Amino acid sequence: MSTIELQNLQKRYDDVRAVKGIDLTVRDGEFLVVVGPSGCGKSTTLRTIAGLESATDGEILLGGEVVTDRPPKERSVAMVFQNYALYPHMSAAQNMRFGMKSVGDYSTEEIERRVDDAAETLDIEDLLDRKPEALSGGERQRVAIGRALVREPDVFLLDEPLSNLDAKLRVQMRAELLKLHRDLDATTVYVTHDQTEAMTLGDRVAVLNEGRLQQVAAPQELYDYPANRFVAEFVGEPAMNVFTTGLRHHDERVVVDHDGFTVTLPAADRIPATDDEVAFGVRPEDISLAANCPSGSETFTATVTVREPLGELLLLHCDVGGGELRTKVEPRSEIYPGDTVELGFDDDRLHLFDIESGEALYHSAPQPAGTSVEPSDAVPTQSR
Ligand SMILES: Nc1ncnc2c1ncn2[C@@H]1O[C@H](COP(=O)(O)OP(=O)(O)OP(=O)(O)O)[C@@H](O)[C@H]1O
Repeated sequence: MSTIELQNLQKRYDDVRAVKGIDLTVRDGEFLVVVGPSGCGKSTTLRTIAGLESATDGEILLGGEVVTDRPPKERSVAMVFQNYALYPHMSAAQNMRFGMKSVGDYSTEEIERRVDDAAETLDIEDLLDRKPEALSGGERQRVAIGRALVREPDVFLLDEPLSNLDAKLRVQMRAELLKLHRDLDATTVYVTHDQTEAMTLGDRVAVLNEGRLQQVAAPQELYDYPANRFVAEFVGEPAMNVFTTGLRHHDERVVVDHDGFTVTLPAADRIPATDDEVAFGVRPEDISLAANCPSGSETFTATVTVREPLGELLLLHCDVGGGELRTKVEPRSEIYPGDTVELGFDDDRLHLFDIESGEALYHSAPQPAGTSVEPSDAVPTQSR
């Protein structure tokens, strides 16, 4: 069993509160991605799990055992760093062997067996005699992963391991990391600031902001049912459109009222009583040209300001009632800046957030049972 449990984990550097109380359980064999903007505390959290930083408060449990005060070599974890941290004067094989020597006494045969196994798994057998300077970025990354693999740890911790690779290699290495995880089945925590990487790699994704956990959920759930406005705008490319709008209650109906559009929300009975002002959110792909909307839909007019052909789709930036709206349309649409377009929202994919706290108030798609955030995994609203 190699679960990781963080209980009210806190880390302070002098007057900087880098991690402000994280409660999180990573399940045995799970690939959990921690994602968030620069400086939100991702690396600090990871380094604290590894024992490279001491926790200011809270507990860390590995496999059910409290390890908070144990040194790194007494925790069965291996870490892969963003800059690979390979020793330049050592060959790839020596670097990998060194990974084992630092954690205990192993026979030469055992060390060689593990280095050979890891080299085969990572397809770097031919590179073992080379020094890091004679390896490409991708090859160095494999050696760094190999150095972690040879330790056969219960837990892998990876800190932005792909960020120094070019875009194409990143996509390739992403797939390889997934295969590796499938083969090893080791509990893995992977830190990145790249939300695409988070969505493609994670069994679950933990979104961190300003040292606090915002939501932990499977990638699609995070995308469809963001717990708050921060998650809604952080996950998804381009970001969700969010407008400050009025909310009018008419008999049984609830209507979002903006200078540029009005929209009647479905399932009005699920909308909590709230202030008259809310943040209304809709993703770019959930806005269509009126011609493609079901007949009878509410539509509105917008003026195109920027046209971005992205190959598989055309991204339009539009002005609507003084606000900016982004929408994805058919790639070959003959629509240009200055044109006016008639648009409509997909009723099933609308979101409301509290204007003050940012907390999600309503998603027009009903949330399937059993998919909500585990209470122990996220910060309670009132303490955020
Ligand atoms: N050794 C340190 N001494 C003082 N402050 C630190 C130290 N390490 C990190 N911090 C601060 O703690 C906060 C969290 O840093 P951390 O490196 O964990 O963020 P991050 O989310 O990993 O960011 P990035 O994506 O830029 O690497 C930041 O404000 C950072 O400046």
